[in-house]
Amino acid sequence: MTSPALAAIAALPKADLKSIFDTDPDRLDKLVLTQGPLRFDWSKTHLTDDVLAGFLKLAEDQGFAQQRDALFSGFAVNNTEGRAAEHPAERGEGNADSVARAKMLHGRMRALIDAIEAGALGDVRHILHIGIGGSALGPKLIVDALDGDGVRYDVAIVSNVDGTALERAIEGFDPHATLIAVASKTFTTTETMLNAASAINWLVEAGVEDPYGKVIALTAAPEKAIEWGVDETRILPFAESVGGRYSLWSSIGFPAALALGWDAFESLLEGAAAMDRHFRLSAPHENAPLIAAFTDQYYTGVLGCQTRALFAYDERLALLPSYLQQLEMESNGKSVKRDGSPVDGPTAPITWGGVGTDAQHAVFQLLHQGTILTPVEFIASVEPGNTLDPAHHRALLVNCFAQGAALMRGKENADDPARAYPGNRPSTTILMDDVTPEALGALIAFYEHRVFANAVLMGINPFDQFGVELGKEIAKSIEANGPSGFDPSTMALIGLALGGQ
Ligand SMILES: O=P(O)(O)OC[C@H]1O[C@](O)(CO)[C@@H](O)[C@@H]1O
Repeated sequence: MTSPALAAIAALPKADLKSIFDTDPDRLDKLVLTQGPLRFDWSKTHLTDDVLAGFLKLAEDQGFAQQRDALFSGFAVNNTEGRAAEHPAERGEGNADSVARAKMLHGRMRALIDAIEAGALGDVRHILHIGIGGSALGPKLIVDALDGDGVRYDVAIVSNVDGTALERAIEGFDPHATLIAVASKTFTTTETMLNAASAINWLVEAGVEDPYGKVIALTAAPEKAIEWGVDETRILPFAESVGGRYSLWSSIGFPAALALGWDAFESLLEGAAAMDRHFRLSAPHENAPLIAAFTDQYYTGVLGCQTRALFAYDERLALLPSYLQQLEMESNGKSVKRDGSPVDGPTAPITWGGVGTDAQHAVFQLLHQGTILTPVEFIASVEPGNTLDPAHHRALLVNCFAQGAALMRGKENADDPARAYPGNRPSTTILMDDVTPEALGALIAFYEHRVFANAVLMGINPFDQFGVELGKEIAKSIEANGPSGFDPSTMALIGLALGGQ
């Protein structure tokens, strides 16, 4: 078990959701919070007054307010790498020097977009964005959610080293009218550099005279991009202190800014900045990211839930679950505290999910009647993303709300247990006014700060990711030295699949 405060919460009586509502008529006033274009409803979770009080005590014990101030002040909150975490500065919320630097770099980004629009790089109709992880998932989510593909430019975002990904992406692209954005914070990631080299070959084979002249580099390592062959005037740097999975606000967001237009990108930043101010200035008991972190700590830390499920009841947010998987699991999937000592209890759950209403026909059986308690999060929008008969959007929202009600209420059936629903299954609902750049920026910033708040409550560093290195090292070793020295299974697999290669 973890800290005394969490142990005290665990010792509280476990109330049933229905009885919580019966005994707490003011529940909606306390657990529904509207912040800008977002409405958060935690009333169908097990946060009672006592549980909330316990977590507010834990936040105080963990120095939440001080650590939050350190984040916004640009202190080295990423203690194992001796770095700040300055994604808030990208949207104007941080220390003055970092904000000024971010504004200058955004100025370069906008100037390059204006130059492209003016024809400086020739005829550009397609954008081929090459990156992986935080250098791809953010731009992909933004372009998809805000419908940036095909309106002004065709956008393809390629991440997998599997050549099929790149081959499919460039199908139908005119190499003479394609701009290649190589997105890599380090400008060394194997998959990205191999895809980028193949994209250059594609241009060369098509007779493009100056292939490197068609390349933009989005990176925190400009010197490496110059070494690779990108002209300095087409490099869009961003700060080393902006983490990969927190970087869509920086030049990594270039394809979104180009495809959607600068005004839309600025609205995205402004929406996130408003959520930054909410997080930085709100008292703990009315602080949306912190309250959400309390629910995460309750289900994972107190009840031992090993996963959390998130369903976007809006096709425009279909990529949100996969974006949040990296943000949450690469940030808090840790086993040691900030000082290197072992954690006291569970840290990040497995984030998974999908899009509604599809998920109702795939995974909701387990969520309603399975043996694994899984806290569910619904995200929906009041405004539809289409102009079809309103019956579509009505059905979408009615189903979203019905699922939350059913999870909570359950259904008794003494005569036929197979048709009984245990109920008392928690859910959170986040309702957006609409899926606009401002609302999407606010939503993503909410999740970033929720991750940070969880890390503070658990005493861990959410900004490093040493766990991704060993696999890469072994892959490089196999590439360089062949299969020798590994376990029999690995050596057999390499031999079978790669033969003598
Ligand atoms: O942007 P880069 O340096 O190519 O890294 C890509 C991704 O690889 C990781 O370093 C490890 O998965 C992520 O944190 C990062 O977003």
